[in-house]
Amino acid sequence: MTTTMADPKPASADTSRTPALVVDGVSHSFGDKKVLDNVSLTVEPGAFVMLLGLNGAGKSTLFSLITRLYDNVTGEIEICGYDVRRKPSQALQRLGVVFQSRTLDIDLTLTQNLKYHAALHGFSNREATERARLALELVGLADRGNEKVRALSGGQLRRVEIARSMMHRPDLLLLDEPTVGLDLGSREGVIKIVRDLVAREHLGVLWATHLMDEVLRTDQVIVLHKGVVLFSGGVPQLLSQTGTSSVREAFRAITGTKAPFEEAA
Ligand SMILES: Nc1ncnc2c1ncn2[C@@H]1O[C@H](COP(=O)(O)OP(=O)(O)OP(=O)(O)O)[C@@H](O)[C@H]1O
Repeated sequence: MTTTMADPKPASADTSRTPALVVDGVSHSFGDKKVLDNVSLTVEPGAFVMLLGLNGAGKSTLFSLITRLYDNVTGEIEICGYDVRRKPSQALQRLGVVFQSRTLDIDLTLTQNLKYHAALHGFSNREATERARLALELVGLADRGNEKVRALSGGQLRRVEIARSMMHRPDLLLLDEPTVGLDLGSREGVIKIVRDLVAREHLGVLWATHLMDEVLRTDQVIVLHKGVVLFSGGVPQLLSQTGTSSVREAFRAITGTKAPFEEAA
């Protein structure tokens, strides 16, 4: 499959060199509870970055700040060089998101769900139809467009959500625990689709998870623990720095946690 979305991206900074995402010195509190403390990270174009953290580490809060669900009052967040606070529409135009909770309308078809989303982005009906077709092709569901979403498996639902997040050709994709609750085969299918997109579309991806076995040796890793970034770098560096032989052991060493991690559902 050699699908490339038909329409050019909106005029932007030189996205081949500008980082897809820069988070710089971001903190966030709920009341007097600080849940993110001076968080900094970068996602380069074409990089698959694993944001590793246990439940409650602050991953979803960070995503809420990047997507502008919450206002970041401390620090800077830039998407493709656009500050999300000062240039929100330019920044968010380049962002695709797959949220932790399921957000498709199960009584609509796959295509209807995607076209509804495209309409929100201001695409004409004709353009929305074409983008929906291409997006479903990207995730291997080109022949299922006329089926109702309720007929899909959990893994297929996630793939439709990924297709939807790709419809406007973002440069940065955020996925918040996208494989939680999926069986092992579905998990592998979903992560492979996103890895293929990274390679083919040169997307920057920030993939939040607490499932350590999703990390490949070539990934960039950020360990977020209790709102603090404890490590940022490549897997070989993570292993050598901790003197361990697996990401799971390294995570335990860095965070001082002993609890076993959830594996495939
Ligand atoms: N709206 C809120 N009000 C108060 N506290 C919150 C709110 N949202 C999150 N928190 C707290 O902030 C901390 C970080 O939560 P967050 O959901 O960002 O973590 P997470 O790493 O995404 O974990 P999970 O996958 O379980 O959601 C937790 O202690 C959580 O209880």
